[in-house]
Amino acid sequence: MGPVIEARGLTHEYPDGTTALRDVTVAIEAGERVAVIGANGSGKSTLQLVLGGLVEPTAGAVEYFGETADAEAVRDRLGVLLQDPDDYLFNTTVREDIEYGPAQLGMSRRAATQRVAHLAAELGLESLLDRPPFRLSGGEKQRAAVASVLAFEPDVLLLDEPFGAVDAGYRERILELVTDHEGTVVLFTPSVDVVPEVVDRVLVVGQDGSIAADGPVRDVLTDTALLRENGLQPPATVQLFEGILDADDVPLTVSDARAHLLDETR
Ligand SMILES: Nc1ncnc2c1ncn2[C@@H]1O[C@H](COP(=O)(O)OP(=O)(O)OP(=O)(O)O)[C@@H](O)[C@H]1O
Repeated sequence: MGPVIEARGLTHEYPDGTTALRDVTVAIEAGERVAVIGANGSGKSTLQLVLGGLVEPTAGAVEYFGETADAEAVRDRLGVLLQDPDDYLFNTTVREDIEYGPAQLGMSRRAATQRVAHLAAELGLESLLDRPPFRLSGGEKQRAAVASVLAFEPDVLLLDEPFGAVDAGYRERILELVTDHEGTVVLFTPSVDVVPEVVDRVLVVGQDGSIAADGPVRDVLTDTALLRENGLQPPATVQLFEGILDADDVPLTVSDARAHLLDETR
């Protein structure tokens, strides 16, 4: 199996002259879990829009599934969650929003109903299904938007900051749903907190819109100088153990840090 998304030499300049992406070449392989991290304004959302086929780059090209450069031809295989949940919620009720994708894909009524019920239960949306989406709180809207993207089980998820507005409990649920997704996941986020829990590989977008690093999650997240040069904070556990443990042993998550400390005190 080749890459599900292969981008070559992507440069994007907005009409006002802002260069948001600079010569980005990247291949995302089938089944990979990748995080794209970078400071505010580095170009993550622009990269997501270009990889998702929603914005035409000023230079360079994207190929999908080794088959086509036309994102519309594979629209039903790409689950693109944009930063603003309002972009997904346009039907009369939350239920219709979540059913929209499955209905478009011709999923049977029964399967679609089951899928909506499962996601609503996981994301605490059951009592909100008959509400108009504009009458939801920020976190509720985000949960509904995540449900509507997961509902049609796309091969590739391109998720821009899906945890932003949700509380810690729902962040865990979304993390589990993303982890359970059978396919490729690309997560765009300005915060490295949840990254080691969901991905194997990390791309760093530098402040000039170029790719500043691309490597295994441990290599990138323990390179504190690289992260800081690119306007990012290392994970809290890496900061805590910086200079105390070797990069190979630094815990990347709180649960690993706790296990390490328990070991030490035993
Ligand atoms: N429509 C637009 N017109 C002009 N410039 C834009 C537009 N959208 C984004 N930009 C600029 O392009 C650059 C990259 O923006 P982008 O939204 O891709 O960054 P980001 O990494 O997603 O940021 P954040 O973490 O704040 O979401 C920034 O300098 C931004 O100001």
